[in-house]
Amino acid sequence: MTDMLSPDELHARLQAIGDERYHIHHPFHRLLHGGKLTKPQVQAWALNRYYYQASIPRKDATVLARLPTAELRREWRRRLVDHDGDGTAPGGIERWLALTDGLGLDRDYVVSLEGLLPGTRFAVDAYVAFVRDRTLLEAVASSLTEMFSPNIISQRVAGMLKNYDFVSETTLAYFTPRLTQAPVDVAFALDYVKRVPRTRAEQEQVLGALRFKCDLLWAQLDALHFAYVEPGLPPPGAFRP
Ligand SMILES: O=C(O)c1cc(C(=O)O)c2c(n1)C(=O)C(=O)c1cc(C(=O)O)[nH]c1-2
Repeated sequence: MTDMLSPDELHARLQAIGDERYHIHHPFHRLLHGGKLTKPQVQAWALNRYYYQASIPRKDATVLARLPTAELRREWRRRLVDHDGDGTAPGGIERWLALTDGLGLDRDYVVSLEGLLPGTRFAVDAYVAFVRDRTLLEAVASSLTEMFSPNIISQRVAGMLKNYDFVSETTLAYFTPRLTQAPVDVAFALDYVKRVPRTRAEQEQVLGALRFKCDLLWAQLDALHFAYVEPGLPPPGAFRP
């Protein structure tokens, strides 16, 4: 195989993958922040994305269990607290439910996952399976979409506040801490994927993991778009506005 990439070259390739494939380019994202969706369509987005939120700590617990040293586990367990809370301060899952509440969705219904799109379920479950079944390097690398999340979050929050009267800074409060938490996550993961690979093939695994992760975020918005925008065919059992 060809030569190893320098850390800067690897970083540039990761950035290029995000520039091309991150879900910031998905038509559904543009409709969402552009104010082009109805309230029921925004409800469908929040309901489905709840499953991503609820599964992130399952994913991180899976990675955590595979990390070989106390130092690495200490670093990774912060992610679990970010999403699950610590019993006193609410975590990301709880804050996401404040959004679904604010959109008028029944909490028990959201948490039951009954109305979930199959496409959401398959994409999210694929993330948890990926970090379980692939190398640890790939598992860590798959979190690197967070390099691009502050950008999409800023765009989404600003657009939604401007364009919808049914959301507020309070209901969108989930996103505020992510703007500072994501760069902390990324600093560690990026350093890890630059430091650990010993071969070009391993570096290619890192790039492949990021592509996979971009694809699973994309697939979630595809499922929403197909079911609730165009052609607008929610599968049997899925949330119906
Ligand atoms: O709002 C978004 O578009 C977005 C994207 C991503 C991402 O890129 O995976 C995450 C989040 N949000 C997020 O809130 C979050 O907690 C998160 C954790 C992770 C991860 O892979 O560990 N990604 C993301």
